[in-house]
Amino acid sequence: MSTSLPVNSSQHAVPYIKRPNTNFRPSVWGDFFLQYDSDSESTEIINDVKQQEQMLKEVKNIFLSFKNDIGQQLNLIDSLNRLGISYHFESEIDQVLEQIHNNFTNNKEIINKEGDLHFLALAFRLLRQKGHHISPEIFQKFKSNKKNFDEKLSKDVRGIWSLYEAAQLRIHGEVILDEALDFTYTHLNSLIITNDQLISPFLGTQIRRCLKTPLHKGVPRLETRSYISSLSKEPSQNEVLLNFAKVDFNMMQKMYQKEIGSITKWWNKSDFGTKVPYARDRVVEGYFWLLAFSYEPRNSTARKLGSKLILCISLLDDTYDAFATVEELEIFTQAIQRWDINLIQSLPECMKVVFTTILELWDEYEATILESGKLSLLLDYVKEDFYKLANAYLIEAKWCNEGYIPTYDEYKANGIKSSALSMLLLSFIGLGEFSNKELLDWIFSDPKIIDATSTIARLVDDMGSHKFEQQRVHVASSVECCMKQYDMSLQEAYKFIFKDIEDYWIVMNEECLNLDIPSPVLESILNVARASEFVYENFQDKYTNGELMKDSIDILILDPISIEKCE
Ligand SMILES: CC(C)=CCC/C(C)=C/COP(=O)(O)OP(=O)(O)O
Repeated sequence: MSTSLPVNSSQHAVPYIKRPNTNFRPSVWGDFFLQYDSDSESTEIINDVKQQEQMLKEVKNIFLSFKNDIGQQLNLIDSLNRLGISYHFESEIDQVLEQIHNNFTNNKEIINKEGDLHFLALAFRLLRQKGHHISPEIFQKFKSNKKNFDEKLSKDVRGIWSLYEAAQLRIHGEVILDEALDFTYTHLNSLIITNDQLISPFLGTQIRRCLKTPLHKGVPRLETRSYISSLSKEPSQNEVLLNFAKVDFNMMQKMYQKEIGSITKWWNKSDFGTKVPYARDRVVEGYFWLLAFSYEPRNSTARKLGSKLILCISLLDDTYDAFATVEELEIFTQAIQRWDINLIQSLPECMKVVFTTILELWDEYEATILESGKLSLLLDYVKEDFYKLANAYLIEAKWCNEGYIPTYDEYKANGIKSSALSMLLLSFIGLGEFSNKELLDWIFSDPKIIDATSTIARLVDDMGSHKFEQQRVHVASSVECCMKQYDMSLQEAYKFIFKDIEDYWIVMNEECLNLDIPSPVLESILNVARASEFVYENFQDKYTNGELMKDSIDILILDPISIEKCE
């Protein structure tokens, strides 16, 4: 950005600053969701709740009727998870998995006698997901001559599908699961390529999907929508479960519509389009991130405030990346550190608007915390996180200004902070039901698992937005840093970074097993990486280019699932 003295005739010398042209497209959604902004519950929703309560009882009865059959219990839990209704049965599921884990530890016979591949792989995955220790050596018996997985297993399609999904939860050093992943990927892929008779249309859809995005790495709501649709086409499904899942999904859509309605109203009131014209208008795309963190009704307040926070972060990001000079940013960053808007009197009006928006949002956090009885410590941490974020953005702006390309590791260390995800998680979890001082202190201490999920977000973001961002002046991303440090071509750098991302997934798996943190909290942390993988898949940026996310918003939030007939 260049600064020069004015050529105009005004009395005071106003520096003329040539600012970059951001060229972001307008919002795909505009005011569309405003129609859903309302505080009242419609009679339609009240009737839905009544219908849902009746169905809930019926599903609980299914649970009870499966009490003596571990296989049936495991399949039921898997279905509840995939159908997106397991949050209604948390204590029942925890109890059953606890019992199954005890059974596995005390009675090794189950593994040797009863365990076919699907049964063991499913048990392994569901137990690990809940943090239970279970050794992958249970899969030894599926190897011929103790070396390679038995080729005959390739006929057991359901079994290798389950093993493929289970192996996604592997940790470092679990060689048998690395082998399982290679083996199952190769066989599932060839079944799809050859359109093998062994697979039903339903199984074919599931396998195609998981080869692209394994269940462990998928955004839960997107997985659920897809699973309900393909199960609806199957003749032999459990009608009670499926109908309950459909009613529940449709009810939640109405809640999400209202949530976006209220966020759109807040965004419009501030008139950012006029006052901060260089910034992205991405209300719905921002909301998507929070919906990915957690789709459950109990997190509605955290989702709404988190969405406003993400939109503030987006305004801030565009101010640092695409508007202000380094000199202006130094002043702005200091003002954020001191939390004092009076320090930016000399800066352009739009920067004052951004600062005011942050201060007002912080006030809204304060009011919510007072009302809900949550810890006010969250307010101090959010304030400090804003400074950490602004400082990370400033470092990037300086690198960009100096044309400096840091090492890959130096870049990643700063990129964890500039991803802003630790702050978003802090806000989200801090407003959630598990919030307490210990948990907030832990999140604020940069734990390994949050660093890993933030790094995945940073790396996939860089690959997704790399081409677009390099069209304007932009800090070197992890891609350029990697190319420079290791003297690599673009393709080699992509390969290197993909491998690095895979390694961070394994770190997250390890941490999930080591940490004593409530599993919904760990799920939200994993969901950050899942959302990032989705938003930036195929080297695209669906946040900035909202039209790429439109179909997903339609199926998640707008189009109800038909209850009556096959989809
Ligand atoms: C998930 C979050 C925090 C979303 C908020 C909006 C945002 C900053 C998106 C990333 O944009 P970008 O790709 O331009 O970011 P960067 O400039 O950091 O690469």
